[in-house]
Amino acid sequence: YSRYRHNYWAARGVPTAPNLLPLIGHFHTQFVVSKKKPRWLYTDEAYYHGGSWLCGTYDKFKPVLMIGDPDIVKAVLIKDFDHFVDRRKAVFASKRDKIFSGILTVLTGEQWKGVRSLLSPIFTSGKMKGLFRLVEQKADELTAYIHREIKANSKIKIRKAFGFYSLEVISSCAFGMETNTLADGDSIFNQKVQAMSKISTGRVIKFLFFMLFPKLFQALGVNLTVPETEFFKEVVEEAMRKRENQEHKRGDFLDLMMEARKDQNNPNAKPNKYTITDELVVSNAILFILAGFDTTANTLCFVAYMLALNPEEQQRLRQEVRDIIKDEGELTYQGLLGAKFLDAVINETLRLHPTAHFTERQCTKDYTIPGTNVTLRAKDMVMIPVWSIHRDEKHWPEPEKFRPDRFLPENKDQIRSGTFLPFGLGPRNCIGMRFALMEAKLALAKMVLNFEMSCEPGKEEIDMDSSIGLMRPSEECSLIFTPLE
Ligand code: HEM
Repeated sequence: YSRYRHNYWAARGVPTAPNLLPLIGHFHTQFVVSKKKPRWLYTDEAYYHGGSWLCGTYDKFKPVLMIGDPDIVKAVLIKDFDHFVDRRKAVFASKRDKIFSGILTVLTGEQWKGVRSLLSPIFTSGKMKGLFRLVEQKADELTAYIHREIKANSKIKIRKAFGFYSLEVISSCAFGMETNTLADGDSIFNQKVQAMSKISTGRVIKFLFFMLFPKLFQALGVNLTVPETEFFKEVVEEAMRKRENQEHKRGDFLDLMMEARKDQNNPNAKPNKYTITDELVVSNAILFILAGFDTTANTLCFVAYMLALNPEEQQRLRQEVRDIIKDEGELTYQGLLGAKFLDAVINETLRLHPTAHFTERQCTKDYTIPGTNVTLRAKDMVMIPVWSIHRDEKHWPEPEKFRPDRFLPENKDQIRSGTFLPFGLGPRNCIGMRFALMEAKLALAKMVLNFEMSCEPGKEEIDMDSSIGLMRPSEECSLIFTPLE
């Protein structure tokens, strides 16, 4: 039976990825915990096995088509998006998990479209400009935190430092919660977020069972989320109650969502089938923490590491930031946006270390892959191996080298579209991209202005965390921060 079900791709003329196991297919390759051969290397093997074009894999018996060709990637994510609106279906059955059934990442079809169009105006360039000073204040607190820490030891654990910063930024900007994590070195808020995003062995086992026996999980109403979720629910509800009649607006995400909720009662508002309810505001405020905290912190760690490994590029960046300040008197939103080398450094890091090393879509109506006679059925999955595409020599000469210049405006026309997707692509790409970039750029600008970052001798390779989930450096990863005059 297994052999019959795992013949789906071969019957369509698509090569089947190596490491296929009876019954579970390639499921195990996404749960590998190995420093020698992490998950993205299994994906990479499949990518090249399919000639970096198409390769068939199986999640247990579910067919998952890996797409490596940039034109097909663009067709799926952009041009023929209406066949691929959804991600993998997630059902939250228990009472505690219900809060997650309204989050943008898991919504499907028309409901996703409605909620996305309600939330998108929160992330416009104008709104980001309004949040600039709030984020800058946190970047200054990060600088002060590092100055304090290096008095005792110049070696800074970067995941901790950038994790504190990212948490402060997102909790302040998502719902106005001042956690004082950077000032106090820790906070109750930090502990709850850490608990919420911690990948303990128990949680991995639970998650594995959920993936293997989802129906049984639902029938038993087992919780997937941790009790700390309740804490955030209460925090957001309390903040909403307080703000209901408050005149002064902070301009954070909660304010913006509450404003959008009010606007929908305006008879002149653009009609939307979906209304912003209190539950929707609460669940998406929590989502912004989950989606924005670790991703941005990990990206900052990778950029800092790349700059430490490449001191000339670090100096070039420092000079660019100094020039902006010289011209404009201070760091401004426009100045930061116009910093071309800073942008290039972040992009080149995201190319080498995309924290989301793959992305997925579910086919919602039958679809023939352009230029082939391979037809996907509704419910088949499509997987885009971001990490492998980012390191394919065909698209990126000397792919292992850190060369920010690739992303400078004068060289950008050499980048083939569909080959750079750290935030995904198309209508369902990362909604928080603008915010994440502003946050990362501000922190980096302050770091290079205040410190020289260097590697400890003998630690010239990033020690990666091999647990499941996002791609990130290990918790022990440190850099030496030397204060500049
Ligand atoms: C460097 C930081 C970040 C990276 C690398 C990143 C990356 C991604 C990626 C790859 C996706 C999937 C896109 C796709 O499937 O095409 C995604 C989706 C998403 N991200 Fe981010 N992200 C970052 C920061 C943030 C922040 C700060 C927020 C919120 C404040 C956020 C909110 C979201 C949400 C809500 C989605 C789901 C969008 C939808 O389904 O419509 N992300 N992100």
